Amino acid sequence: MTLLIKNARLVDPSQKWDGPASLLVVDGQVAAVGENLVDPRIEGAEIVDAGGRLLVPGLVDLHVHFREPGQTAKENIETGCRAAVAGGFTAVCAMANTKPVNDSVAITEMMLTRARKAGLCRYFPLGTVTKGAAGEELTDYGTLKASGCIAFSDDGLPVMNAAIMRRALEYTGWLDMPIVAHEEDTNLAAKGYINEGAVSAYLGCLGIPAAAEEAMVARDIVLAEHTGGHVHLAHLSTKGSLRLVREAKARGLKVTCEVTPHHFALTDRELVKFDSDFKMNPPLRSQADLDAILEALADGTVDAIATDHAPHTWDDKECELRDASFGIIGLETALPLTLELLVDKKVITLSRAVELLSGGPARVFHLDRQGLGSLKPGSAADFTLVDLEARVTVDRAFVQSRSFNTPFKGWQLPGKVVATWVGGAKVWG
Ligand SMILES: NC(=O)N[C@@H](CC(=O)O)C(=O)O
Ligand SMILES: [Zn+2]
Ligand SMILES: [Zn+2]
Repeated sequence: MTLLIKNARLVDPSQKWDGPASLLVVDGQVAAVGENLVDPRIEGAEIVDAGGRLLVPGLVDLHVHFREPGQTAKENIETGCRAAVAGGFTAVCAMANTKPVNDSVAITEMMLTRARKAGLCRYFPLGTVTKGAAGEELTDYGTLKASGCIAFSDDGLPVMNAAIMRRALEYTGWLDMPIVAHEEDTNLAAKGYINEGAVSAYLGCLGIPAAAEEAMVARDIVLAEHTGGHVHLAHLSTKGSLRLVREAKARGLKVTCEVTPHHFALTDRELVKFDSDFKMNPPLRSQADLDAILEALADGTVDAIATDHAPHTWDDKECELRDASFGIIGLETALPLTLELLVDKKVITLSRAVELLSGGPARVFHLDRQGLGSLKPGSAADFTLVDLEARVTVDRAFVQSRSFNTPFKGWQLPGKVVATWVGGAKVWG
């Protein structure tokens, strides 16, 4: 099968490319890239005219919750993968806090089978760090790796026992795999459900202090240093966390991190409406935290933008703020929010935005070794065509996810995903 995408504006940081290009795909791989491609294999190829629109390496999301098995009223693997490709993502890494959690080969294989059947994006499961995500006994990392897990996380919960985290980082370090840490000291966070600060005091809501995250970030940087393991810090939300990561990276430690679009888009001031679509973990923080996230996105401290796509049903959310589930969907709004709030506002360049959504995350979980996150010849033919002139409206029809728990309802944003290809096959558009 041969496909030629011609007349595109290719932005591929891995080739330092931002300009006109054509892309030739043969048998699911990028065969050639060039401005004026001359190649005998173009003869007889299917031709797609990109009309000058933006072509980028397929987006890679390190952090989604697809709820299968166990909570498929919120999302299942197929609806989650459809939301992914609609949002321009060609690869997703699925958290293990399903019901039951993914701590076994059987569940990993079941997930991979479902994802293969959906036939939409690439799907990479994480296994838990501890059995049952109970924080006590390590899972069998080697066996889970062999069955297809690409990283380990108890996400949703922290690993509170430092001795367990130490062993986990030692063993996964030997396997060259990352531990993804949800950093929240549960004693400090206690029963908090929004950011601790002026807003929580004003509203009379119990707060989660920044220190609940930062104390654990500091601990795990220390443990990564002493074990040689790789800790990937999920959904960082505070100024202090990013300062700790910046220092750790300057010292050459194996520490990587991600931030979410909602943490660079919104602050805890939104909570004055008591709308549970603004409730997530970690919580929306202060303006100073948001500013620090923007700085860290620009200066290279952040490795990836990840969605933490966390679908919940209407029932899970339609109750008192205190009782509502934590989390929001994010796959379809991530790219438009990045374009609007980071690129159009000149916090970062378009090329850096693509890096944060594709090549950066691919490297964190070593998916670059499978040819993801780049459109260099020899890479996987995973790419996304985006109309930067068109705007989208975040309404129910726009969202493919089974859930609609988003704080961005009604927002109009730039960047319509026109089409998405995975392995040279069109899966969206
Ligand atoms: N982020 C959230 O608010 N919720 C996530 C869990 C998590 O990512 O910690 C979920 O599974 O719903
Ligand atoms: Zn988490
Ligand atoms: Zn999560």
